[in-house]
Amino acid sequence: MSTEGDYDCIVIGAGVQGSFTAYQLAKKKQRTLLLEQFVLPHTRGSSHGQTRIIRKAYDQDYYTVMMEECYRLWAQLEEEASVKLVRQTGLLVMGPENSSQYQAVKNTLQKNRVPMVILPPEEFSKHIPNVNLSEGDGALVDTTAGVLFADRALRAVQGQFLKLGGIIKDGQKVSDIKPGALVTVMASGGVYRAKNLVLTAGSWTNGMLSYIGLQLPLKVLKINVCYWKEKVPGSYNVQQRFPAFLQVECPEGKHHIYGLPSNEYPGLMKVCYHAGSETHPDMRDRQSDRSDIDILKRYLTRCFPGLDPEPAVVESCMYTVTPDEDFVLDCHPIHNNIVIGAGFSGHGFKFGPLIGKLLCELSLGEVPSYDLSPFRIRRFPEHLKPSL
Ligand SMILES: Cc1cc2nc3c(=O)[nH]c(=O)nc-3n(C[C@H](O)[C@H](O)[C@H](O)COP(=O)(O)OP(=O)(O)OC[C@H]3O[C@@H](n4cnc5c(N)ncnc54)[C@H](O)[C@@H]3O)c2cc1C
Ligand SMILES: O=C(O)[C@@H]1CCCC=N1
Repeated sequence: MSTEGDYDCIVIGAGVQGSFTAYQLAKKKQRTLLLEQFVLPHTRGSSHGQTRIIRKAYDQDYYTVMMEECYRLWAQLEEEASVKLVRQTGLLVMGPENSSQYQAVKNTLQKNRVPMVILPPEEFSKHIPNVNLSEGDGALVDTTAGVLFADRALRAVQGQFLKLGGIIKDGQKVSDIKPGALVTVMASGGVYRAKNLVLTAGSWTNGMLSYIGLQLPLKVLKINVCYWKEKVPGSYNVQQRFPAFLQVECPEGKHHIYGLPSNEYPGLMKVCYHAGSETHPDMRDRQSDRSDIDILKRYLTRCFPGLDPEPAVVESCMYTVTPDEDFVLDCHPIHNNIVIGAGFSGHGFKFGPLIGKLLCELSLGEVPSYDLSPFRIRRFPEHLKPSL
C-alpha cells in the first residue's frame, strides 16, 4: 500500500457537493485530492440521474436568497465548460390556498421579488392543460425555475476540477481517518495526508464521522424514482413547455409530490414522493417498500389524468435527511481542519455550486459568504455530547 501526502485538502465523496467543493478549492490554488469509493460515474449515491429541479420557490427565505447566487454560479459553469446545464421551464406550485406551506412559498417569492405568476382556479386549465387543480388549492408558477441536467453537471464540474490541476481517485473506499495538524486518510488504494479534510460522503456520512468521534441525526431514505407514461405522447413534455411541479399538500399523503416534464425517457414523466423508507446505504436494494408508489398512483389518477397511473420505470436514489431538513455545513466541533457538508435532505442539488463555495470558505478559515446558523451542528446539541 502506497503512502502519499502533501495535499492542501482531501475531499471525500465525489457526488455533487464534493465535486463542487473540490472545484472551488482548486480555483483557490489548493492542491486538492477528491476521493470516491465507487468507479465514476456511478448510480449508488444521491447525485446520479439526468434531471433535478432548480427553483427559487422555498418556504424559507434563506434558501430563496441563496438561490440568487446559485443561478449565477450555474451559468458560470455552463460558460466555462461550454455546456447547457439549466433549462428554464418554470415550476408550478400547488397547495391548499390557506395552508401555511403554500402561503409561505408565495410570501417568500413575493418578498424577494422573484418573477412569478399566480394562476386563479378559473384560469388554471387554460395555462396548464392535463392537470386537475384540487378544490381549494392555489396555484402559482415560479418562472425562474426549471430543470438541471444533473449527470451532465457532475461531468462538467469534475472536468473543470481536473483542468485546474485537481486529482480524482475513484474506486477508493475510505476506511479510516486520523485527525491532526495533517489529517491522514486510509483508503483502499493508499494512505493520503492533507492539511484539511472535507467530508461530503452523502448517505455514508455517519460511517465516516464514526472515525472522528461524531454522529449526526441523519436518516437515510430510499427513494423510488418513478417514471409514468403519457397516454398521449408529448402532453407533459419539455418541448410543450410543460413546467416542473411541486404539490405541497394533498389528501393522498403527508409529504410533497414533485415532478419534472418528460425528458430523459421519451414519453415518460418523472414524478416522485418526497419521502421513503429508512435504509442502510449499502443495503438499499433490499428495501422494497412501495407504499409511496401507491400514494403517487392515487394522486396521479386524480390530478394528472393524462398519465398511465402505473409506473413504467422505477429507479432508486437516496436522501440523507436531517430532522429539520436543513443542511449541515460546518467544521468538526473539535478538529477545525475537518469540514462537513451533509444532510442535503433531498433538495441539495440546485445548491451544489454554492455549497462548494461555502465548504471551501470554511475549509480555508474564511468568513462564509452567508449566515450559516441554520446549518450549524450545534443545533443538535444532544448529538454533540455522547461521542465527543
Ligand atoms: C430522487 C431524488 C430526487 C431529487 N430531486 C432533487 C431536485 O429536484 N432538486 C434538488 O436540488 N435536489 C434534489 N435531490 C437531492 C440531491 O440530489 C442531493 O441533495 C445531492 O445529490 C446530495 O449530494 P451529495 O454529494 O451530498 O451526496 P452523494 O451524491 O451521495 O455523494 C456522496 C459521495 O460520497 C461517496 N462516499 C461515501 N462514502 C465513501 C467512502 N468511504 N470513501 C469514498 N467515497 C465515499 C459516495 O460513493 C458518493 O459518491 C434529489 C435526490 C433524490 C434522491
Ligand atoms: O429540491 C427540489 O426541488 C425537489 C422537489 C421538492 C422536494 C425535493 N426535491
